[in-house]
Amino acid sequence: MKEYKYILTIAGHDPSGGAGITSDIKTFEAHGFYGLSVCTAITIQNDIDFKDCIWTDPKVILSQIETLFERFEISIVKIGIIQSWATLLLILNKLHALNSEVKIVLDPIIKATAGFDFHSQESQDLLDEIWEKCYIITPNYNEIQLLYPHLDIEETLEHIASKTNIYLKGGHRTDKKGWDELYHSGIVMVNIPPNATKISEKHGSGCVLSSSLACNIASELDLEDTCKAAKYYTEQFLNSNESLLGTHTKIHKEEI
Ligand SMILES: Nc1ncnc2c1ncn2[C@@H]1O[C@H](COP(=O)(O)OP(=O)(O)OP(=O)(O)O)[C@@H](O)[C@H]1O
Ligand SMILES: Cc1ncc(CO)c(N)n1
Repeated sequence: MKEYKYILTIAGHDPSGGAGITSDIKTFEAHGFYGLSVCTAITIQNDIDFKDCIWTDPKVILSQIETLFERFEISIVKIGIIQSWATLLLILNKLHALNSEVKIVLDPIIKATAGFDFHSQESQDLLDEIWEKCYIITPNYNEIQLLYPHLDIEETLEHIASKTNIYLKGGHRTDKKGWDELYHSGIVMVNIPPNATKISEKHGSGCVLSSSLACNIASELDLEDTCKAAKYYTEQFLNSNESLLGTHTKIHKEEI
């Protein structure tokens, strides 16, 4: 079995530590991996109020990625907020050029729950190329509807699932809150229901889920078990305390 040590996150900085690179690295370390990070944006936010975002120059992002790959063997990358779909494609192309086997978990953040638009809807032609370069994408219920406004959810899922795996997060669902779904190999749908009856909701839960997923992919479980383990970890984290920011608890490889 391939030995993975490092996981890279390419995402924004949230000073509250609930979301973004700080949260990702805490999650990686709790799963026993060494976290590397490239910061795509400095954000001005706390856990309830997103005020602004200052983007990193894409040249700096690419150059930091190259420099990390010169030194570390990186096979799994999580991607969070990125300025535009065009910049995202540049990053994906760079990652594949540096490691043709790289597995990418993309959290396609379009809107912060606390209110801030990251992407406009203009460059949709790029989307198919983007999905094909990712191993799995992790939109929430709002994001999946924003990706292709002219399609309904089923049509959107079917379209994207023909190109990549989708972990659809259900934290914002009004019908079945906390019910997630995995779409893979075309359109096989797997329900991932909540494990706990009561969940203490927290800012940044989506970042924890996608980072845990990246770690579990490194552990080479099958995709359905990978997703179920990430959902379980996220709920443990959400229920770690009743405050808005959670506590990461170290888990051991045998628990994944
Ligand atoms: N009330 C809840 N009950 C069960 N699971 C939940 C609940 N809220 C969030 N989750 C879980 O947390 C994870 C993140 O889901 P969510 O849809 O909130 O993502 P997100 O919108 O990207 O996160 P954020 O709200 O931090 O931006 C999912 O696995 C989801 O099922
Ligand atoms: C930096 C950052 N990434 C992602 C999100 C979405 O939770 C956020 N609020 N902030």
